Amino acid sequence: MKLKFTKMHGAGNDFVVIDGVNQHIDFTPAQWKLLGDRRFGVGADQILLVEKPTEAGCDFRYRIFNADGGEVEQCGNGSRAFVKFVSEKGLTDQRSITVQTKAGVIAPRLEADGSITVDMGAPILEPGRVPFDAEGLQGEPQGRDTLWPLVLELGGARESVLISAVSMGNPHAVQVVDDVDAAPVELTGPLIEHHVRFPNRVNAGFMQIIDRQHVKLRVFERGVGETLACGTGACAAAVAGIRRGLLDSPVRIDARGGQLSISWDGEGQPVWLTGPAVTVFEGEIEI
Ligand SMILES: N[C@@H](CCC[C@H](N)C(=O)O)C(=O)O
Repeated sequence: MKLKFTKMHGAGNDFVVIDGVNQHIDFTPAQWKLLGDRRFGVGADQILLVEKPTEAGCDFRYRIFNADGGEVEQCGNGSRAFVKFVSEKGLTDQRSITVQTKAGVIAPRLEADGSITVDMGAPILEPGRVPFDAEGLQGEPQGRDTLWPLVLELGGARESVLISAVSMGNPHAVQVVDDVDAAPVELTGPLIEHHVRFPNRVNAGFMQIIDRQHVKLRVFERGVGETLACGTGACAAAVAGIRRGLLDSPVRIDARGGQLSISWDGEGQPVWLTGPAVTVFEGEIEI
């Protein structure tokens, strides 16, 4: 079939976005992977599918596929691209929409200045629900209840890193580093992603604290590798920092591809994500 798509990005986290309301889409993991392939396909960190909702009270259903072809629960930067897409394509005239995801309902809103704010829902902080293998943890949680030692095998040597396990519907392991530009993201990112403690794998965040309301962040994303920005990673980092008493809301997050802003009023409260969404081009591919 000839598939129409839109290429978009949010702070450099890039997406192929597909209208599944007006086209019938039922791809295999290999086809999703091909769309994400930068050499043989279109190329993207995630492929986003817009569908009619199956849940009452929602305007749309939002499905997310990583570049490796696997379907995942949530994508924060993608949710901003999503609301811009449905507005530009005339699929809705509402500026605020409710969106069904694998991880629950989120509520993105298109602001008058073109920026987009998303209610990403409340973070999940209990390790057993992250998903995180709480049974197999080595040692006790240190400090606040989300901080855990994680032992990595590095070329025969063992290194312990302290991570905060935070779920934004999808799993994140966030660590604080002194210098994010020098952090071994490419080396330890894959080890953390595939660590035995994370049965569903995990997104690995590396956060440098600049001051109490400003951090620099890099994320090695599950199913992708390092991306230029990760929206749920930014939410998880801000939540982890606030919980550890290192940060105050709102937090400015500098990612390599752009700036995001996160607000969170504490346990049980939703996390608010604000940032850009950009349409790059329209295309068509035989698939
Ligand atoms: N880039 C995303 C996160 C996409 C999903 C993630 N790689 C996962 O596997 O959970 C974002 O902006 O949140």
